[in-house]
Amino acid sequence: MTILASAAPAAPRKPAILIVDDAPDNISLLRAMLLRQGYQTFVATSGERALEIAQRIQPDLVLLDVVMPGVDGLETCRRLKAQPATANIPVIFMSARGETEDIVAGFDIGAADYIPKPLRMEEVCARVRAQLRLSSGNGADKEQADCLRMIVDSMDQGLLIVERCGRIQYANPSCDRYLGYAAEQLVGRSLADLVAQQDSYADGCSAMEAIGHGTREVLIRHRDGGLRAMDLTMTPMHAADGLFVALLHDITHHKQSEDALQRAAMLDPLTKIANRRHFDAFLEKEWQRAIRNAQPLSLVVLDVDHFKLYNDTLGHAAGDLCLQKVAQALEAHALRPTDLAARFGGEEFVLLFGETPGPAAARLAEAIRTTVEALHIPNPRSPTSPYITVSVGVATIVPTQLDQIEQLFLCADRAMYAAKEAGRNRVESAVVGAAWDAVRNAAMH
Ligand SMILES: Nc1nc2c(ncn2[C@@H]2O[C@H](COP(=O)(O)OP(=O)(O)OP(=O)(O)O)[C@@H](O)[C@H]2O)c(=O)[nH]1
Repeated sequence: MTILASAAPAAPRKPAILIVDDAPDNISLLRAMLLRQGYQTFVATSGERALEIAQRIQPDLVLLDVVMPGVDGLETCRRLKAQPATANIPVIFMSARGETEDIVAGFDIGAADYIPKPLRMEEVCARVRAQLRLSSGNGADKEQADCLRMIVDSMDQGLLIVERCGRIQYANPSCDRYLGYAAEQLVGRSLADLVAQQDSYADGCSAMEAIGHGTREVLIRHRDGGLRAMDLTMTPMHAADGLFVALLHDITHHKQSEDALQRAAMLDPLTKIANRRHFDAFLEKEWQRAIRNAQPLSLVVLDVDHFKLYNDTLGHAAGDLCLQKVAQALEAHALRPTDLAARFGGEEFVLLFGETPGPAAARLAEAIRTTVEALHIPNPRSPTSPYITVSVGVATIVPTQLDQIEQLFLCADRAMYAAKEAGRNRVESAVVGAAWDAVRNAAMH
């Protein structure tokens, strides 16, 4: 099969014609005439011989006398058509028997044409030319179809031909990898059954409408029970009304790296706990939820004591390690889905405890403080303790629509600074209502 045209096309091969007749005179006449027309010729004077030659050289056309001793023309034609190697070679019968039933019988066993005897050479020439034109056209169509089939079969993407109602008519071999079913097992199934999370589709037709035209990201239900993220592209086939070409492209790996990137964007690179951006988004959600449910929300602000001294004494790398250990101690206390520990910047950390009243949050803050102290990270020049310690501020609010998140932050910060002022390595708490009033009054006076 020729897929790419070569730079210098070879000269076209002369069509080969096998002449079969038990009368040598007929053969000579036909042969001379066909040679003059530029054809290659082969001859046989019996059906048996014709079958042998046809098998061997596979001519482009057979001119076949009907009435011959031994295997006659009809039987010769039948046998040619029964062999895959010769079945597609066009056969033109030549016969003096011009009865309708003879002609019909000839066509019934696969003849391409029928020329009455005595032969008129110009007519023979015209019929031979017409047959060769026809069969070369068929060959080109078949070659094109084979070529297309080869492309579709070797495609990496899954390709399906689907009816408007979702019924699969054809699936290429790659679909096996994408869906877990061999191509023939997919034929007759509904594409909608293979697309997950489409519960609203009562039947295949509505699913197809929902999938629509163009490219959509879908979850495909693999035969192994797993779900795979894929791009599904549906294109109507212009040449066939009501049919669509569906292309499947696996994007699981792409999704996984996208998810990994998204996760990385939420983490602080040094401590690997949540970063400020993620914390802000989380707090916003919990804030709204606390308003809806009239539940208390507690914010803990934590600052490492005398950390500058630590850095100056032991170096920045040791400082980094220390921050990582403190971060782990914090994260170990953020256990519920409504809790989140984050690095807010520098040596300052925050924790949010959703649905947690002040006293419970203060107990958690105290547990964190003692955990950090118990890490026994030496801070040799600290006037507070020979080890790393933290000062912690806790603020709690039952927020309403009238409150603002900044209030909670201000109060927690103030509580933390109060802890610093009171000697460090301690927890101070505030309930936002009262503490906020104090903040506002101080600002007004
Ligand atoms: N190693 C390290 N140090 C940091 C990092 N971020 C901030 N720092 C240091 O943390 C120190 C914070 O110092 P200060 O804000 O003066 O506070 P402090 O020394 O902890 O004193 P108090 O908070 O009053 O107890 C600074 O020296 C910063 O350079 C970091 O990512 N790694």
